[in-house]
Amino acid sequence: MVTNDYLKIRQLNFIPYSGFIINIDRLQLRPGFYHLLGANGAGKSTLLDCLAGLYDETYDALTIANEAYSSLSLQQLARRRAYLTQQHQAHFSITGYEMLAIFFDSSPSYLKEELCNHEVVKGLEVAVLLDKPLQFLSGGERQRCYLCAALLSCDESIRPETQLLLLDEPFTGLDIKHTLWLVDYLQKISEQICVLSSHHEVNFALKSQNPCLLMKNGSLIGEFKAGRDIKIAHLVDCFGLNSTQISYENNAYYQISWN
Ligand SMILES: Nc1ncnc2c1ncn2[C@@H]1O[C@H](COP(=O)(O)OP(=O)(O)OP(=O)(O)O)[C@@H](O)[C@H]1O
Repeated sequence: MVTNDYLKIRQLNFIPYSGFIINIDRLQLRPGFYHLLGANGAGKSTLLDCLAGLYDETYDALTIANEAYSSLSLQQLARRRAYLTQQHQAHFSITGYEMLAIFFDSSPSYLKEELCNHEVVKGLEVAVLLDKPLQFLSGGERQRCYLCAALLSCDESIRPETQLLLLDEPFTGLDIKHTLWLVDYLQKISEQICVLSSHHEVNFALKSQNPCLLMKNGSLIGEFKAGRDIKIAHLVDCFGLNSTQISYENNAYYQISWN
C-alpha cells in the first residue's frame, strides 16, 4: 500500500440540488482520521457523496492517490474507497452475509467461515447478527453490520488498494462499547489510510488530536490539525452556538456545555 498518497480536491463547485452549492477551493487529505463537522444541512453527506464518486460531474475536481477520478473506471474507483452512507432502514430482505457476498463477490457460506475470526467481525460482535435478515435487527445492530461491510472493504488483507474510508455518521445508534471499539479501530487504520468521518459527536472531536474540517453552507470554513486547535469563534460560527454554551476545559480544549 502507498501510504503517502492522499485525496485532493481542486475547485469543487457543484450544485447537487437547486439552491445548494458545494464549493471547496482546495483540500488535501493524507492518511489520518479526519472529523467532518457542521450543523444539519451544512453539506457533509453531499460532500461525502461527491468524494465517493456518486456524481460524475465532480470527477475533474477530484484526485485519489494521484489519479484523477475521471481517469478511473467505476470498478477501479469503487475499490479505491469504502463508504458507509447514513442508514435508516433495510429496503429488502437479505441477511448480513448475503450483503457481504454482494460486496465481495463471494458466497455467504464462504464468507461466514472466512470472516468468523476477523478483527472487525469480532470487534463489532456481528457474527450472529450477520446471519439474520437486516430488517429484523435493531437500528444499532444494523448499523454494526453496515459498518462491518465498510470496514472490511478497506481491510488491508482484503482490499489493499483501498486508500480512503468515508463514513457518514458512523456512531449513530451504536452503544458505548461498540463506539469505543470503533474509535480505537479507526485510529489504528488511519495510520495507513485516510478516514474521513462526518458525525455530531462534537465534544469528542474537540478533545481529540485528530484533524478536523468545519463545514457551513456547502463550504469548508475551517481546517484544523487537531480538534484542540478549534476556538470558540469557530464553534459559534459553524454551529450558531452562543459563546456562553462553550467552556474551556483543563486549559486544553473547548467543550460544548450541557447545562
Ligand atoms: N435529495 C435532496 N433533494 C434536495 N435537497 C437536498 C436533498 N438532500 C439534501 N438536500 C439539501 O442539501 C443540503 C445539504 O444536505 P446534507 O445532507 O449534505 O447535509 P448534512 O451536513 O449531511 O446534514 P446532517 O447533519 O443533517 O446529516 C441541505 O440543505 C439539504 O436540505
